[in-house]
Amino acid sequence: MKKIAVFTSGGDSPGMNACIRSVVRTGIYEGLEVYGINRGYEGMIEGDIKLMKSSSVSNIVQRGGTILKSARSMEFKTPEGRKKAYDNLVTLGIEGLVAIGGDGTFTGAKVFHEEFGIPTVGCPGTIDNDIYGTDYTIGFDTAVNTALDAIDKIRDTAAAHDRIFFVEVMGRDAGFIAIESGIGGGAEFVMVPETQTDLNAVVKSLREPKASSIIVVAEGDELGNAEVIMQLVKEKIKDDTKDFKVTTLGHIQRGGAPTARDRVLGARCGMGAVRGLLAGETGCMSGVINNELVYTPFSECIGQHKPLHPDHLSLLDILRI
Ligand SMILES: Nc1ncnc2c1ncn2[C@@H]1O[C@H](COP(=O)(O)OP(=O)(O)OP(=O)(O)O)[C@@H](O)[C@H]1O
Ligand SMILES: O=P(O)(O)OC[C@H]1O[C@](O)(CO)[C@@H](O)[C@@H]1O
Repeated sequence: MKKIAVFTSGGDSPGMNACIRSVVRTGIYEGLEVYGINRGYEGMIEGDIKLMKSSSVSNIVQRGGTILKSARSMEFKTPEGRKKAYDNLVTLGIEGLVAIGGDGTFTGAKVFHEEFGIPTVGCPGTIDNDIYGTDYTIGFDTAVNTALDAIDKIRDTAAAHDRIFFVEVMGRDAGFIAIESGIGGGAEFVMVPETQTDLNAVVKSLREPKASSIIVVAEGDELGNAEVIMQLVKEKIKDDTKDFKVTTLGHIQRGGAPTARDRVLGARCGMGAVRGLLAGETGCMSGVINNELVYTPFSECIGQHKPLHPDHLSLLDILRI
């Protein structure tokens, strides 16, 4: 193998740049030419691909976002789009791919790999932490700490004005950001898609003689977003003296300088992806479990739901007493 290419796809996440840097420099270290594909599968289809040098990835490790840009590509979901992408890779002589992204990215990579057989290894880049085959995803730690910082600040106003705040955090199908920022921020309640939300329990806790409360809601909660849940609680509680507020944290969770953990995880997974390709690994993701680099087939990464840790769920009940 002489030429490989790297791309980022799906939602950007802090630490993706550290991962790209590691892929490029590991590739060069191992004697490969490394190409960067702009805007994920979209750029692969359009042939927006350039040769990268070591200096191409200088001064990026501390930056959020992704220097290769990202996109959600509808055309790659069609066989015609994927054929165009394959033809562009063949023209450049690219023999291996590193795909940095989330479960959608790996679903696309799996289909592409099955159709054209080009060796592919993934790196888990998403803030949601919802990928099976790695303890943490690249960007999760930064996102949790950003959410936690916001919760701490919101608590100041909640306490000063005796208000009940519903804070919505990201997590399309997963409650990892909600549960860790909720435990860390001392939330009175945390609502996640993985468990059935008990509105009566929420109402009961708010009737207790507690002046202010923080309720963290994962955007993907089965009852709805924070605004919907706030209305449901308000209707049930029927107490005009309570002052309810909703804060949606949104994309601030995806931006900013990555934490040390995300930079190191990104670098490690990137190195693992290149070394994996050279060792014949393909159709799999390079992740870290119990502090060891491991390769997990894409089919398992996307086919299995990573559960919340039972200790974290227990803590939600214990710590709010
Ligand atoms: N079934 C599929 N077939 C082909 N390509 C796919 C498929 N599913 C997803 N993709 C490609 O992968 C891209 C990224 O997927 P998606 O938008 O779901 O983000 P993601 O990788 O899950 O990241 P995040 O978790 O941060 O949102 C899609 O825009 C699409 O181009
Ligand atoms: O930036 P977009 O495309 O609106 O995507 C938002 C989604 O991406 C994520 O940040 C990562 O999957 C989710 O938590 C969120 O629902």
